[in-house]
Amino acid sequence: MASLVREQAGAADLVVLPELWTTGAFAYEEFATEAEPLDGPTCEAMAKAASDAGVWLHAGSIPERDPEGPLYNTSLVFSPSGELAAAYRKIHRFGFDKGEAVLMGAGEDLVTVRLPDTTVGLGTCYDLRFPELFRGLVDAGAETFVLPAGWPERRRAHWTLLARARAVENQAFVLACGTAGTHAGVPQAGHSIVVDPWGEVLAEAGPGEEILTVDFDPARVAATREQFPALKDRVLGLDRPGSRPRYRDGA
Ligand SMILES: O=C(O)CCC(=O)C(=O)O
Repeated sequence: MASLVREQAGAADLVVLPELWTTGAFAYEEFATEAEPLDGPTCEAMAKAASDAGVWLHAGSIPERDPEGPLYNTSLVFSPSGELAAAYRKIHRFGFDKGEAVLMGAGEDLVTVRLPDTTVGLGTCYDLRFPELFRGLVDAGAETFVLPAGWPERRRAHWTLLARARAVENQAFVLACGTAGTHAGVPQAGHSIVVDPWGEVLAEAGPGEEILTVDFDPARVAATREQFPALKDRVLGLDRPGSRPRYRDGA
């Protein structure tokens, strides 16, 4: 993975990797054996790859070992000088009564990170189904969402639909990077996708392994929000305690 990142030197400003690529999102038995702290060998290698390539690197997620707590599914962002600029512990754990939902702890913090031209809000895979997370990230200043995933092929229609929905409703870019191949018997969707703040798909990968390259202008977020200021018409914003909904029965 580090050599793939290095190949982007001079070609990309930001490189994005998928979810749990050191194990596969469905290789449950490997979470504990492969988990590492945030100063472990994978983070070290990714920090070095980012600085060697001189790129911002969203290094996807890894199983994180917190010496004082449970495992977490943690997404990592490194600056071009190799600093860990952000770590986001996945809030919505997938699996219902098995897998990640029982093997990992839930993150509690919404995380944004300022890149030179855009503020990035972080989400991971299953998070894509929870619009309130992305609204919260918008309230924290996010203009671009970066979301690594290990999304199963059988629900690929949801992947595309939800990526576009999160882009349209928040007038933000969505950069969603999915794993390809088959992990622990679960065929993966691939189809990494980049959606613009109007909901149009700027680029989409195929089902297999691929490097998807896209040029986008982060200034389009402000322009879209100004030209079609729907976000200003929010009424039930959780950021405005006085405007919480009142629930009542019937007429
Ligand atoms: O929501 C889905 O359909 C897939 C989620 C998932 O695979 C994950 O979060 O690892």
